[in-house]
Order: sequence, then structure tokens, then C-alpha cells
Amino acid sequence: MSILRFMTAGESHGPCLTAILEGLPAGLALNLEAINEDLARRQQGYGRGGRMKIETDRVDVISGVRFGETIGGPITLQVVNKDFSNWTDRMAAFGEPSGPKVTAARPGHADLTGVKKYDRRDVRDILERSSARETTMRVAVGAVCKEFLRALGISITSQVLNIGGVSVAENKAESRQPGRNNSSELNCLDPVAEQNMKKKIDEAKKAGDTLGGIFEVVVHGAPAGLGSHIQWDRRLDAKLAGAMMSIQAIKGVEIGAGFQCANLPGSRIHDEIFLDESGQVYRRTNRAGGLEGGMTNGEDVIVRAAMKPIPTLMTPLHSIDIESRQAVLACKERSDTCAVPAASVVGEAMTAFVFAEAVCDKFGSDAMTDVKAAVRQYRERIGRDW
Ligand SMILES: Cc1cc2nc3c(=O)[nH]c(=O)nc-3n(C[C@H](O)[C@H](O)[C@H](O)COP(=O)(O)O)c2cc1C
Ligand SMILES: C=C(O[C@@H]1CC(C(=O)O)=C[C@@H](OP(=O)(O)O)[C@H]1O)C(=O)O
Repeated sequence: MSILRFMTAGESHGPCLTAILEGLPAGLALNLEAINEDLARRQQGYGRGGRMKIETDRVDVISGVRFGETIGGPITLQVVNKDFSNWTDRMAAFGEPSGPKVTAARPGHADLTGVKKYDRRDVRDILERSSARETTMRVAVGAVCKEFLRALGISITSQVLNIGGVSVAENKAESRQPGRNNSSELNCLDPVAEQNMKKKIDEAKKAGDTLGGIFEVVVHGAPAGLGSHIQWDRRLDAKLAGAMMSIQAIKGVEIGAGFQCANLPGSRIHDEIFLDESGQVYRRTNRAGGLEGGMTNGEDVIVRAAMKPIPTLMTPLHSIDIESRQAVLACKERSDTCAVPAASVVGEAMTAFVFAEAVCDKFGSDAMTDVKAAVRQYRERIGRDW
């Protein structure tokens, strides 16, 4: 059984979304506003659709917290869907359906395989749960995990590197500040690239098309030795890649130099190890992205994810109607043109969960005082021995 685990529930247009997070130590001070801030960051981003104008996501903490501190029990988090009141005809839990059915499956979504696998006649039975509205709860869970990590000196940030082929300049990408999130609308550190990205989003929107892109998540301050080389399912790189791939529409993940590793010789990939005058170990490069042998190595952890373009197009793609079995154009519900900045916040959240689990695994997870003491002692030992 996982030491730390969470589950989400709820449909995109249902009454609310819920998450239960279990396994964090008691005695962790939580800041409600920090959770709400991350929820607001996930809602931002040029290119998002009309739904984000309806919702103002704010979390209710239903269990596991008393007077601002965790007590060790499962933490239940809830966010209300304001839009539910407009969908009661199509989303009621009981009674007869009164709203129209969705029968034109969208390529690139769960629609077609979902209706077959679950033996449904209305694509809505599938799309409501496959929708990335669910990532609201991942961000709420991730924000709690971030508080836990922050108390131990570990911070997580992200930036958007590419939208629809428009990339940030390399020197701007590397100007990231550990532990600090930027305030750009697209979560991008290059103002020139950001303007071009916005133009690209405008063009796509005008053409009824959609865009994907790439974002990067950085973990700063993690001690060396989280994860393990001992067994395949204890490798932190594997857990991190799996967590990133679990985000809707993510199709590629790389750690450090990632796919560049295939093109360059070992002399230009591996990070050489040096000793300074005081005998401290250091590296001049971080192409491994902070992970060697499935463990953190003390450098910043750098993970990137590629997101495919949003599958709902306003100039719809060819598809079929599941009822009439005729060729039709895919359904086009209100939709985002580009959601890479939002996905970058979800990427932070999933990374926070993976690191929180690794910390609980290594240092225990009953009481915050014990976890803090164990981390302090371990940091001292590996600082001394290296
Ligand atoms: C933050 C975020 C927002 C998204 N918004 C939309 C959207 O508005 N319309 C849409 O069709 N897909 C959207 N997607 C993508 C779909 O949820 C995703 O492509 C779909 O669930 C199919 O899963 P797959 O792409 O992982 O195969 C969004 C994804 C994320 C991460
Ligand atoms: C609701 C969110 O994203 C949604 C993700 C989504 C999808 O198919 O993934 C489809 C759209 O839903 P709607 O039809 O309600 O506009 C997005 O808005 C959100 O991010 O909170």
C-alpha cells in the first residue's frame, strides 16, 4: 500500500469535485489561501475558454484539519462547480434525462472508446469524468503537499517553454529563480516569446484550431537520496514520469537532458563530479536533471512535459455519430484553445505529490516534529559524509 495516496471524484458539470488525501503527518500547518492561490493560478492563462469565467475555484476542507493543522486523518477537500446550476437538466443524479445527448465522438478524447468500454449511449457519461476539470482537485492536493515540502525546505515551481512551436529563448528559460513562481499570464519567463505565443493562440482561435506545448517543473532543495535504485517501482524518475503522464493530454515527459541524451556523447551528457578547496562535492552542470539511479542527487530536479493540442476544435474534425453510425463532424462544446499554462500548475501539483510521498517513505509520516527532526539529521549526515 502506498504511504501517501489520494483519489479524486466528481464530474466536470456535477455539483462539486472532491479529493481525499491520506498519509500526511499530523502537525502540519496549512494555509487555506496558499491552496486557493494555486487553484487560481490553474484557472489562468491566455487561451482558456468560457468556463473559466464562470468558476472561481475555492477549496473547502471537510476533514483531517483542526484549527489550521493536520491531525493525521484523511484530508477531504472540496470545490463547488458553479456551472452545475446551468446543467441540472443533463447532470441530475436521479430522474429522467431531459437535456440533449452527445453522440458525435471527438477524436483525441476518451469519447469513442469510453462509450464502448462502459456500454453507454451518451458520450456525456464519458466526457464528464475524462474532462481535465478533475485537475482542480489534483492542484488542491498538490498545494497541501507543497506546504508539507516547504516546511522541510523543498520548493516547486514551473514555467511554460513552448506553445504551438513558439519557444522561449534558452537564456530566459534558465533565468528561473528557485522557489519563486513568476506572475506572467502564460507562466513564461520570456516576455518576447510570450507575446508571440499569444499571437499564435489568437491565430489558432480564429481558425477554430487548438494548440499544445511544453512546460517545465523544477524542484529545489530536495535532499539527495529520495527514491531508490534498489527496485524498479522505487525509482523516483519512474514515479515522476508516471505522475506527469497521468495528466490529461500529456504525451511526452523528459528529465534533465531527456531526449537530447540520444544525440550527444557521454562526455557532453554526464555531470562530472568535483571537490572544492574545502572538500565539498559539487557539479558544474545538471544535465541529469537532479536524478541519477532513480534517486535525487541533490541538484535541482528538472522535468518537462509535452501537451498535445486540445481535442475539441471549433472547426470540428471528421468523426462518426455513435447512434446513427453516420459520418459527422465531432461535437464542439465550449472549450479551451490552449491550456499549457494551466497544465504547468497541474504538473507542479503532481510533482509535489510524488516528492511528498518520497519524503514520507524515507522519513516517516506520523508526526511533523519527527519528520522534521529526521530530515534535519539526514541532511547533516550526508552533508558531513560527502
Ligand atoms: C488544464 C487542461 C485543460 C484542458 N481543457 C480542455 C478543453 O477545454 N477541451 C478539450 O477538449 N480538452 C481539454 N483538455 C484535454 C483533455 O482533457 C484530454 O485531451 C482528454 O482528457 C483526453 O485524454 P488524453 O489526451 O490524455 O488521451 C485539457 C487538459 C488540461 C490538462
Ligand atoms: C473546466 C475545466 O476545464 C475543462 C476541461 C475540458 C476537457 O475536456 O478536459 C473541457 C472544458 O470544459 P467545459 O465544457 O466545461 O468548458 C474545459 O473548460 C477546468 O480546467 O476547470
